[in-house]
Amino acid sequence: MIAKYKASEECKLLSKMILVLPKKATLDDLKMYHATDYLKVLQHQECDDNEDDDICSEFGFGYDCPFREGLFDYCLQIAGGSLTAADYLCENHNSIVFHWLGGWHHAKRNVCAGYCYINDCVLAILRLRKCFPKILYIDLDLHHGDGVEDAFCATDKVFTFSVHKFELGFFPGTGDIKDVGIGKGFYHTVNLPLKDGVDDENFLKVCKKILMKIKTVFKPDAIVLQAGADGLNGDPMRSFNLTSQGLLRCVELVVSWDLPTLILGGGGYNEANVARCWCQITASVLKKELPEDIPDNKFFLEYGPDFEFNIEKSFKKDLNSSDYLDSITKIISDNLDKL
Ligand SMILES: CN(c1ccc(C(=O)NO)cc1)S(=O)(=O)c1ccc(-c2ccccn2)s1
Ligand SMILES: [Zn+2]
Repeated sequence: MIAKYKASEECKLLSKMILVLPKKATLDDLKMYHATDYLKVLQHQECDDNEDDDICSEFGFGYDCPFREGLFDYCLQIAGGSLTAADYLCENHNSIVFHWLGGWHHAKRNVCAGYCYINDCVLAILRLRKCFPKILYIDLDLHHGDGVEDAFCATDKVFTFSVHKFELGFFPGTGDIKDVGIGKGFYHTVNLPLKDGVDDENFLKVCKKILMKIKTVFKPDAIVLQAGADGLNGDPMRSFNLTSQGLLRCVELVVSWDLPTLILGGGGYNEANVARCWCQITASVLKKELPEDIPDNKFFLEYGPDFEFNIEKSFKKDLNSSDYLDSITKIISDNLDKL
C-alpha cells in the first residue's frame, strides 16, 4: 500500500510517495461488518454439518468462491491493507492512499460472491467513518458494487455511486438505475447502468457530469474509489471498450477535489493491461511522467507485442446511444435534485 501526501500547504505541489506496511486485520476487525457464523465457516473452511452442502452454499462458498488453502489468512491481509490505508487517511487527511489488492466489492455481510470473501471496501468505509462525517464511495469496476451498496443503502452518511455493465444475465444482476437507497439512505445510492462497448468519451461524459453533481449535493469529507479495470479493452470480460484514459480521467477528477482519498483495485483479468492502467493512475496522482514504452522488468514479455503503456481501443460498437446516455443522466440528475 502506498500513500501520497502533500508535505504542507506552502509546498502544495510537492508530493511524495511513501510505502506504508499494512497491518494484518484481526477476526474482530472483520466482525465490524461480517457475521460471526459466516466468519467461522470462512476461517475453518467447513460448515457445521458437512453432509449438508446447503449450509456452505448458503454462505456463498462453491463455484466462484471455493475454499482454498490459506484463504482466511489471505482475507486478513486484504482487509488489513484497506484498514491500514483508512487509518493512514484518518491520521493524514492531506493524502491519497492506494491499496491495489483491495476492492473486493461483492462480498456481503454473510455471503461471499464474485471471488470476494470479505468486503474490504465496506470495512475501510466503516473505519473512515470514525473520523470523517460523510464518505463518498465510487465504483468504476465493470461489475456493480453490490456488496458496498447493500451495506450502506439505508444511511445518509455514506453515498455509493457505481457505474457498471447492466444486462440480463450479467453478474451480479443488480445495479438498476431505479435502485436509489432506502429510508434515510433514499437518493444516497446512484447506479449508472451501461451497455457493452462504452468507450472513454461516453464513459467520461456521464461519469464526470454525475460525479460533479454528487459532490455538490452530498459534500463528502472523504472518498473511497474502487478502480476495477475489467472494463478495459482486451479484458476477457469482453464488455466495455475503455482504455486507461477512461478510468484515469475519472480518478483525476476525483483527486482534483483535494479530499482524503483511498483508491482500491478490483476486477481486471488481462493482467498486463491492469498493471498498465493502475501504474498510469498511480503516476498521474504523483504527477509523474511515464515513458511510452514499458521499462524492462521481470514480466517484460507479458507486455508484448507492443511493449507500450498505452492500451488501444477496439472498433467494437458502443451500444450506449446518445439518447440512452442523456436519458439516464437526466434521471439521475433529477434524483440528485431531491437530496
Ligand atoms: C464469478 N463471476 C465473476 C464475478 C465478479 C467478477 C468481478 O470482476 N467483479 O468485479 C468477475 C467474475 S462470473 O460468474 O461472472 C464469471 C466467472 C468467469 C467469467 C469469465 C471468465 C472469462 C471470460 C469471461 N467471463 S465471468
Ligand atoms: Zn469486476
